Amino acid sequence: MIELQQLTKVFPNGRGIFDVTLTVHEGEVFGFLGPNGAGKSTTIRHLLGFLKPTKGRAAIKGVDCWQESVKVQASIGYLPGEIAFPDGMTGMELLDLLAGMRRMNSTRYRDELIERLQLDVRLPLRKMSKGTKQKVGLVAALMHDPEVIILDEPTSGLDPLMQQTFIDLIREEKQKGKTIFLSSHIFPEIERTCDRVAIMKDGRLMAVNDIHELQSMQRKLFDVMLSREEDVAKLLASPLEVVHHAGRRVCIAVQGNYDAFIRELAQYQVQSIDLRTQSLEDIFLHYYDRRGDER
Ligand SMILES: Nc1ncnc2c1ncn2[C@@H]1O[C@H](COP(=O)(O)OP(=O)(O)OP(=O)(O)O)[C@@H](O)[C@H]1O
Repeated sequence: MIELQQLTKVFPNGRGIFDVTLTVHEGEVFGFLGPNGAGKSTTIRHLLGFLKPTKGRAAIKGVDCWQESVKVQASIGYLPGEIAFPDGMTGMELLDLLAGMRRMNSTRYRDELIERLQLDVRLPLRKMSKGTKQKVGLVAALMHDPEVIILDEPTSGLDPLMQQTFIDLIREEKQKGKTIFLSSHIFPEIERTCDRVAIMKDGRLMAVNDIHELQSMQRKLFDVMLSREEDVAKLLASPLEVVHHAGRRVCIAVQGNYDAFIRELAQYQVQSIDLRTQSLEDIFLHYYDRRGDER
């Protein structure tokens, strides 16, 4: 559905994106991750046909994003990273204008979105907070029911409650079979919405992973407090992976094999157990660092 082939943009300062190749399938929610300056927005701007690639190509549904940008733009929903709204209009006036330009027959879904995001569309755009403007942008990106939705940092400026509403909306769009490409640097939001994630660093694609694959790489860390001092040495000598220990507290990492962990612990007097789950962000960053070392 979305195809990037060796997409490269070199800005005069030598920065940009380099040889980005990836495919987003129909009905997939695809997360595009990376720190500031990694190249997320530059990649997205190519999808909209705003930038001409130095090399390679971007296509949506087989249509070249640069050569047929008008056709591409008409068929997708897009939320820019930084929204520059025209002055002197209310939110509703802007949404009406966009609905007219898109020749929308029904405003039912638009009105539902306004309601769910608790958006006061009567406010003049220039008086809106960043979060409120972001909501207007989200409504504009989704209201015409596009097949492909591209969102650049969609939850920036939204409060936690609205971030949850946003996650619900994305899940519903996925249910409807939409293809969604969203950039973010907020890992939990990606984890809760995406099927696959790509990570960018310094303009290059570092990895593309299935979210479940990442989750299966997740280790659980158990902080075990033993009752007896003399058990510590025995536990340290066991086949379990001890991450660190201090006094009677031993931290054990478990990846998948819980049986062995439970059987081993059954031999000790345990005072308490605390569980810490390694975040996906840690896994990714770990991966990232390793890859960084290799380069
Ligand atoms: N028009 C431009 N001219 C020169 N350099 C640019 C231009 N646009 C982006 N860059 C550079 O290209 C690199 C990628 O920037 P980009 O905005 O795509 O990153 P990003 O991952 O979206 O980060 P952010 O979240 O900060 O927007 C950065 O080094 C940036 O400084």
